[in-house]
Amino acid sequence: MASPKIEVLIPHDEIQARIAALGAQITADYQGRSIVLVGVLKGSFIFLADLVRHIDLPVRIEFIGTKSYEGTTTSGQVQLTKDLDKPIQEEDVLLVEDIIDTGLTLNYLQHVMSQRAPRSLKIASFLDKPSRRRIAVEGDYIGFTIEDKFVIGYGLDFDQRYRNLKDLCILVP
Ligand SMILES: O=P(O)(O)OC[C@H]1O[C@H](OP(=O)(O)OP(=O)(O)O)[C@H](O)[C@@H]1O
Ligand code: HPA
Ligand SMILES: [Mg+2]
Repeated sequence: MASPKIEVLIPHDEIQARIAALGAQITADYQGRSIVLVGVLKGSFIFLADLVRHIDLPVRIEFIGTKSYEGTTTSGQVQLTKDLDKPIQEEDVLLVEDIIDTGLTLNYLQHVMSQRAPRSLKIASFLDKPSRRRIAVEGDYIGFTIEDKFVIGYGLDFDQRYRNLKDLCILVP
C-alpha cells in the first residue's frame, strides 16, 4: 500500500511562538493564584507539556481521559477512559484540550468537571474547528482556529498514529 501523503498545516516554530503567547496570557490572567491544569488524554499531552512551561504560576497537573473517535469520525458517544486522581473542589481549573471539533467532548467534560465544584473552570485548546460544531461550546484560550480538515500531529492522531509529528499536519486523502 502506498504511504499516505502528509502536508504541513502549521509548522513547529509557529506552534511554539503561539504557545509562548498563550502561556504569558494565562500567567497574567491568573496572577496571584495557583491553578490546576487538567489535560484531556490522550490528544492534549504534547500541548500541555509545552504550555505548562510557559505558565509562571504555582500549578498542579491532573489528567482525565476521554475517547469518541474511530478514524476521522466521532461515534457521538464520549467515553471516560480515566478519571482525575485528586479532587478539584474550590480550585481554579484550566481544562487543556488539543482540539474542539464537534464540541461533544468538551460539552461532556464541562458537565463532569462542574459536578466536582471547582472555584472556576476555563478551557485552553490548542485548536478550534468552529465550522464542525454540533453543540455550542467555546474555549477561553485558543491556539489556532482551523478550517474543516482532519489534522494529525502535535498530539493528534488518526487511528492512534501520527501523534509524534512535530508539526500540525493534514493527512491528504
Ligand atoms: O469536539 P469533538 O468532536 O468531541 O472532538 C474533540 C475530541 O476528540 C479527540 O479525542 P479522541 O476521542 O480522538 O481521543 P484521543 O484524545 O485519545 O485521540 C480530541 O482529542 C478531543 O478530545
Ligand atoms: O481533526 C482532528 N484530528 C484528530 N483528532 C480529532 N478529533 C477531533 N477532530 C480531530
Ligand atoms: Mg483521537
